[in-house]
Amino acid sequence: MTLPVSVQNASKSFGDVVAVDDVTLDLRAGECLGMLGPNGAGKSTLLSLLLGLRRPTAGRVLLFGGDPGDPAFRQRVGSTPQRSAVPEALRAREALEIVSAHYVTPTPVDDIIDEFGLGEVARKQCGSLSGGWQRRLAVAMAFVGTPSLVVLDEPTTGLDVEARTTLWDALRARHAAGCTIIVTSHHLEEIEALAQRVVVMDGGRVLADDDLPAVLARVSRRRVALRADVRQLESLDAASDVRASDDGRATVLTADADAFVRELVASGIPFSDLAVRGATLEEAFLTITKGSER
Ligand SMILES: Nc1ncnc2c1ncn2[C@@H]1O[C@H](COP(=O)(O)OP(=O)(O)OP(=O)(O)O)[C@@H](O)[C@H]1O
Repeated sequence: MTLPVSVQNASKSFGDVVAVDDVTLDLRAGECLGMLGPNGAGKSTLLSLLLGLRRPTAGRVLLFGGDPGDPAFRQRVGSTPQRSAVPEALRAREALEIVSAHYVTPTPVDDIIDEFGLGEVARKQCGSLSGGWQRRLAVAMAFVGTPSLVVLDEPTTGLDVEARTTLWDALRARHAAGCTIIVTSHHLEEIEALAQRVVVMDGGRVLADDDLPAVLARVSRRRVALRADVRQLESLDAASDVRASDDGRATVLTADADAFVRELVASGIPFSDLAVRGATLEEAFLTITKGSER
């Protein structure tokens, strides 16, 4: 069966900057792939290669077995750009209708409005909508053509919790109906909510490509701050990264804060002022990035 996406040793440079560096990646029909990585990791550039917006400097990218720039293949793909670009003077419904006219088998606009919870803004001009509503509309536009592959670059950036949940539900329903999805995000919880497979990128390269539980098992998801001797903390098995903070405390990244605290207490290392919080995405993926450097 033809793969929706096949990236074969693809690279893309902008002058001296290698934005995508020898990436190989196949996406099977019906997968939901989450793509994570810090700013500048190369995610958007890779997506632009898949969408035929840019050509690789080296290697090959195939969309449904053909050239991503070919309109016949692009009919089967929906995408939302990172920055919302909706026509300001049109009403939301009109904007959806215009997009719909470009496709051979569009989903009825009324269905899209229901699916993405756009009823209350359908008659409003796009330019008058808040950033969050514009974002929802832009994501809905990606689905108007009844695509078999959808590429979403940070779909819920700027959305409140309720809007994000509505959007996640809609994406999960499309995925359950057979749509293949690629989604990038800066939020680990977004990838957890949507994806079964996760690719972690940094420096243009793929550092991890595995199913969600396997990738989560490799990342340090909690950050523990405490006053203690940094060298002594480094000897603990549950501490994957230990640093001295500017405020005189030590910061420990760990996959399991409970296990770390148990080990710390059992070790007898003196400590005080301990606080635990979720790691940021960049912190969480330090573990994988450091592993690749080694
Ligand atoms: N048009 C361009 N011209 C020059 N350099 C570029 C261009 N587009 C991207 N880059 C560079 O390529 C690298 C990868 O950028 P890219 O936007 O693909 O990363 P990203 O992972 O999508 O980041 P973010 O999460 O911030 O969107 C960065 O160093 C960026 O500065």
